[in-house]
Amino acid sequence: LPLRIAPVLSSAAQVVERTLYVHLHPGLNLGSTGQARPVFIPPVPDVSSLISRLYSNAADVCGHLDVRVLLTNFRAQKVLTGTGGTNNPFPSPQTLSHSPEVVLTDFPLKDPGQSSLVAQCLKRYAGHCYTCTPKLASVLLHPLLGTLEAEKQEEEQEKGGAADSELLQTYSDVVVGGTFDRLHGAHKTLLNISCLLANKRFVIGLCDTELLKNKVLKELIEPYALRLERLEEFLQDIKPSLQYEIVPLSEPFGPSITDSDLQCIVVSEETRKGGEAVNKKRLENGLSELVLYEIQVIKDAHHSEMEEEKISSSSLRSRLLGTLLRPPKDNPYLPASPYVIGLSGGSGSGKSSIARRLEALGAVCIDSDQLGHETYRPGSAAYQRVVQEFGEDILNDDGTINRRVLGRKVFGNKERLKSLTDIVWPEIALLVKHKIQQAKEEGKQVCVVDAAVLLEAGWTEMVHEVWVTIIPEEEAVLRITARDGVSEEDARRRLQSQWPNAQQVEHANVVLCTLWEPDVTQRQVQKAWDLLQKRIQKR
Ligand SMILES: CC(=O)SCCNC(=O)CCNC(=O)[C@H](O)C(C)(C)COP(=O)(O)OP(=O)(O)OC[C@H]1O[C@@H](n2cnc3c(N)ncnc32)[C@H](O)[C@@H]1OP(=O)(O)O
Repeated sequence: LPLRIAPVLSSAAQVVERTLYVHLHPGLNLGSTGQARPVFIPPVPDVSSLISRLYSNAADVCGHLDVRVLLTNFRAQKVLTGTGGTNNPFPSPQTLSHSPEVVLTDFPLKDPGQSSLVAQCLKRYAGHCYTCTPKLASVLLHPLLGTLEAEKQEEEQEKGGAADSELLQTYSDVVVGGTFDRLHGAHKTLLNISCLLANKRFVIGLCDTELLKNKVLKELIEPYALRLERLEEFLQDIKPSLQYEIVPLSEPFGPSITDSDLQCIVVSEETRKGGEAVNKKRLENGLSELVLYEIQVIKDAHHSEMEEEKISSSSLRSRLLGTLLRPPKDNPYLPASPYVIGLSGGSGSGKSSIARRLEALGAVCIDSDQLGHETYRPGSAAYQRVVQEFGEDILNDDGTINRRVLGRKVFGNKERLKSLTDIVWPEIALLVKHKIQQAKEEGKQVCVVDAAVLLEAGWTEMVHEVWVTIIPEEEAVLRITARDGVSEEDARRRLQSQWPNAQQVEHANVVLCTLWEPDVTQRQVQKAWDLLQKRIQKR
């Protein structure tokens, strides 16, 4: 069976668009006139390696599909024969969160004339197990199994002829912990194997905000409620008979060190140490140690040089940089051309370097900071009002406004900052609109409005899309102090005058991050630009 997985998944991926449920029934005979019935399959150790392999192959050959291995028909119970119905895992069809529209099989036909009988038999079998759509279609897959022989030899060598007829040890109460951001193959393997090991209750500690503070690109982690919803849906599909308890984790241990009913904790090579720490704490708390069940880390065949080898949520998050995270809202009052990108981001986030890269790719860049400085020119409309509002001590000897002094008066003081921006934002906005009009007249396609506080100023009405650059606060402070020669305190005050990264990301169509080497930033910008061109062409 393991050897058939990749070819079967590849051919299934040609038929399926979204969710691929996998129901395992080795030896199922769909070619006889007798009814094919589901039976209980004992969870032998091979099943757990098969599950890992399935998700790891799925990541390689059909990464766009949401694959879920169903476990209702797995049970350690001895098969009772002749007692009528006790050996039926599906007394009534199980309802899945997405009703199957098509049922696929890799059952090999003995001759082509058999196909309609097999298709009928397959549909009946599927309908017996799961609630399917009334017009359930059936497809007989013909996976290309060409290289199976060679692989088979390899497989046998790997196994070294180990006997695996013994049942997998199972437990009444099993626990795991994690962030479960953007549920991927490695998470699903962990969850599936835990469900296989658990007979009664499965406790999941789900990391909450406090535990995510140091994660890479934490702003792109899905909100707790969404992660919870996805977990619940997945678990309900794969083994509805289990009792699930998903609890928020605000510290690393959660219920694992206080729940006396727990028997087993599922860990990976990387989290084994955490599992051992749990046991130490349990002993201190007078509780019995948990069995540590270790699963193998799944390799990510598509990982880049920069990324970790294993499938990881942080790699998945970094791949989101430069892509369209949420579609832009259509604004009927905005002229279609030029297409205007509002580029925002906290101080020190590398916004201006991104603007320059976009300029090199063909965009017209409008620097709002610079335009802001122009509004302070003596004789301008804003000049008088600013001096009136903030006093003559903001003036240099030559009568020009000393922006450094003005900055100290407003950063860290919400009311003063508002008084200033109430005066200058409308003026800057006029200048920005003028520049956009100029670009239009010159037939330019894309304008980038580089504006540090675009969202705070409510300028989203002026742009087609919002792009946001983010950087961890500590890195921003280092950059600001080095670049602008201001104190750490002043840098923090400036940052506190702006929306935090997470709030900006909530409003962003595209997010970029300049934390790594310049060529990594360049690749993000190129990706964002290429995808933007496609969007503009579509319009
Ligand atoms: C909607 C917009 O984004 S318009 C562009 C931003 N300009 C404004 O909001 C106008 C008000 N601000 C100002 O006039 C000036 O920033 C002053 C006078 C307060 C300080 O001037 P300077 O010392 O020359 O600093 P400068 O203008 O270069 O800005 C320094 C940093 O302050 C931040 N900043 C600017 N305005 C604001 C503001 N209103 N709120 C919070 N932070 C701001 C910027 O992010 C900038 O950092 P960055 O270049 O790393 O992005």
